[in-house]
Amino acid sequence: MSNKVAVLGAGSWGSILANLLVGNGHDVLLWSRDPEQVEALNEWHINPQYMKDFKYNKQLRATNDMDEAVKDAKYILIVIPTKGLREVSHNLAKILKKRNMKPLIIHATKGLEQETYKRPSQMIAEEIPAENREDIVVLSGPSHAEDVALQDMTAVTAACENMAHAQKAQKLFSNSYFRVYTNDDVIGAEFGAALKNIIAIGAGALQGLGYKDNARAALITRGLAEIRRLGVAFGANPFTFIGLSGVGDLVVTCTSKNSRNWRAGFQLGQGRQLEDVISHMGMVIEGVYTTKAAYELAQKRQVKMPITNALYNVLYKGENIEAAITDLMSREVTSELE
Ligand SMILES: NC(=O)C1=CN([C@@H]2O[C@H](COP(=O)(O)OP(=O)(O)OC[C@H]3O[C@@H](n4cnc5c(N)ncnc54)[C@H](OP(=O)(O)O)[C@@H]3O)[C@@H](O)[C@H]2O)C=CC1
Ligand SMILES: O=C(CO)COP(=O)(O)O
Repeated sequence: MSNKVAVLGAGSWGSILANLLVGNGHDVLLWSRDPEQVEALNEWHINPQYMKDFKYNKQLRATNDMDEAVKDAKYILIVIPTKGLREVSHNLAKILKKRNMKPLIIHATKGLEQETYKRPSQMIAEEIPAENREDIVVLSGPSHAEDVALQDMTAVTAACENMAHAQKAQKLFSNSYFRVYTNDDVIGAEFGAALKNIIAIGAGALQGLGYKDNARAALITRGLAEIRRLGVAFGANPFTFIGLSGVGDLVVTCTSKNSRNWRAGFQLGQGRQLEDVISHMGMVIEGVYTTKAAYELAQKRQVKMPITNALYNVLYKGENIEAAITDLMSREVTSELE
């Protein structure tokens, strides 16, 4: 069955997910704030800024007008970086109220809000009143836009407390190369998604410094341990972290050059300055901001996150990466299961 879907955010991930939904037979309108992107997508089926070499499905239509995008949409997919999510949700709320709409909102944002440490679904819920949304579903998991664009085999999670709503998102996105599982643990899915980006920066940095496979495996495994600790402290199901939005996403971002976070870490490991890395990436590096939010949150909750602490010191206190690694390795030895 064809559904009207509004996709808000035409960056790397939003535009590729919109393209996937068109391929699934849905009536999709992609919203971007950038008129040049809209023109290029509608006229030439390319996105001049993101996924530049990709040719989009000719059926994909884009608009600058959020009201037009959202009109009559049964589903609204938000794919905006954490920094802009509240603003976009706020603007969306006004349209939903004016139009008296109650769509299912799905988001694919991976991060935590600066200062408030809110998860994306909490930010959306605060901006969009319950009477204007059926529910909020989290779409998360190991899914680089570059691979999905090639229709490479991908499996992700649709998380929502209400399983019927998670199943709606599952049906909307699933196809022969994109397999969607459901999970009722929104907290775990969102913590896994946000925190893996921190560890991916660390994995890139290790490679940039010349460390080998053992080091990467140690980082992924101990990174997962601290992601789980923080998530569980906030009520997540520990098993979620051995699923797609946990270990799955951690593996893909810690081992792939497609990961923006890994690439940022790699460049830092090779001696580049953070500001330089950010200004040349041309896409969001969520882990840089999530490192600060997670560090502060862990301090507040007294949760041990040594790798996050080390990366915070490197990114925000200017500590030398080798010195941070030495500090990590010379901590008092402890039990793996602590
Ligand atoms: N790329 C990927 O493979 C994946 C990304 N994600 C997550 O999806 C989210 C988006 O990532 P991604 O698409 O890669 O990011 P990009 O940097 O590629 O694109 C971001 C998009 O969001 C738009 N945007 C940013 N802030 C605002 C705002 N305040 N108002 C309106 N539009 C805004 C940008 O518009 P403009 O161009 O005008 O700045 C751009 O279209 C992130 O949380 C990321 O972690 C999740 C899974 C996979
Ligand atoms: O979340 C992602 C893949 O699952 C994308 O990660 P990056 O933002 O590091 O590219």
